[in-house]
Amino acid sequence: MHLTLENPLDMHLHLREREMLALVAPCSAAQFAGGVIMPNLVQPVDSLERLRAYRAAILDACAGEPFTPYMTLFFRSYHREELLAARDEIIGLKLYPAGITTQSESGVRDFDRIGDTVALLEDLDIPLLVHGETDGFVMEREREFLRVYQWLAETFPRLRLVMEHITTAEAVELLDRYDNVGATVTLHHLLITLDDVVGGLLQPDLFCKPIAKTPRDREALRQAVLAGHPRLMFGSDSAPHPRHKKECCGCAAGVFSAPVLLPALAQLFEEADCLERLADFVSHHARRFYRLRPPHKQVHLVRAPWTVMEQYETLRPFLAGQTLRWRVEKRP
Ligand SMILES: NC(=O)N[C@@H](CC(=O)O)C(=O)O
Ligand SMILES: [Zn+2]
Ligand SMILES: [Zn+2]
Repeated sequence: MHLTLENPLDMHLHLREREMLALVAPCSAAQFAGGVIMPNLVQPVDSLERLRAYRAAILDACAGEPFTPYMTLFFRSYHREELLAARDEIIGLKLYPAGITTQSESGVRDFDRIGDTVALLEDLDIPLLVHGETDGFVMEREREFLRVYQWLAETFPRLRLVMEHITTAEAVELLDRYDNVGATVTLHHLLITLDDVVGGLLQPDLFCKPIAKTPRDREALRQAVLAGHPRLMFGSDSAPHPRHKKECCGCAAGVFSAPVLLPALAQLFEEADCLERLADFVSHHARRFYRLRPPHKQVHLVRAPWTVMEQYETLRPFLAGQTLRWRVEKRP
């Protein structure tokens, strides 16, 4: 059995730089027509100059495989002229609360001071993508942040706002209260709960921000995604860290899921008996919300068992060693 996806998109992706970029970009380019590229490099991507250089490096790393990098600028205070100049080259601005996740130290410290820049985004119709967590208790960070999303959605009703990598039932509920709000959901948050991370032997590969939540939260995410909620978009948040940064004291946050995304998603949708909705989740919803017209690209899956590699160079992928029912078919 075969499955052909037209223009699958990964709406939240970390590709890093240099050797790591060269290593991971082909995994995404083999499965997706494009992806939203996160700007949290060691030196954040917060200028048009840096963004152009990064974009060129990404295209280079894809080595001829067609892949559209939808670039984001790291949120800071911007002038109208800067945003006007960048508008045609970005898909949005990415906001991180300071220090809340990997390489976010130069993020926002005072949310009372972001209004001017957000008003410009609304006016210029540039989407705002947000890592929505407070610095509260780790299991409550996303729920606590929902009041910020609410404030943004109500104060800037024409702003297109994306809640990145949502993990809670309450975030799913919030989505239904505002037409201008969308959200990305990762593969791993559809598959695991906190139990998988810390319930047995500690699994550093599964440690990420936001941390995986309860079975009830996972169920709410699954139900909304599998029912085809039109403003839920697939965003892997594939976030590679070398094994020596994962398997050590002070494990870095991030799940490297890029090699397994479409096979594992196909399996999940098939098990829920709604394989026909996969294309909506991995492409149509994002195309509609962001008004994208990616260059045409088909990705083919075949229903044949495939065992995920234990190791991918310096990385250990999500679902390492597990056998999946689908694999990506390479066609010349
Ligand atoms: N998700 C993560 O745990 N880590 C991401 C950052 C992020 O998306 O928050 C990373 O860049 O490593
Ligand atoms: Zn994040
Ligand atoms: Zn991320």
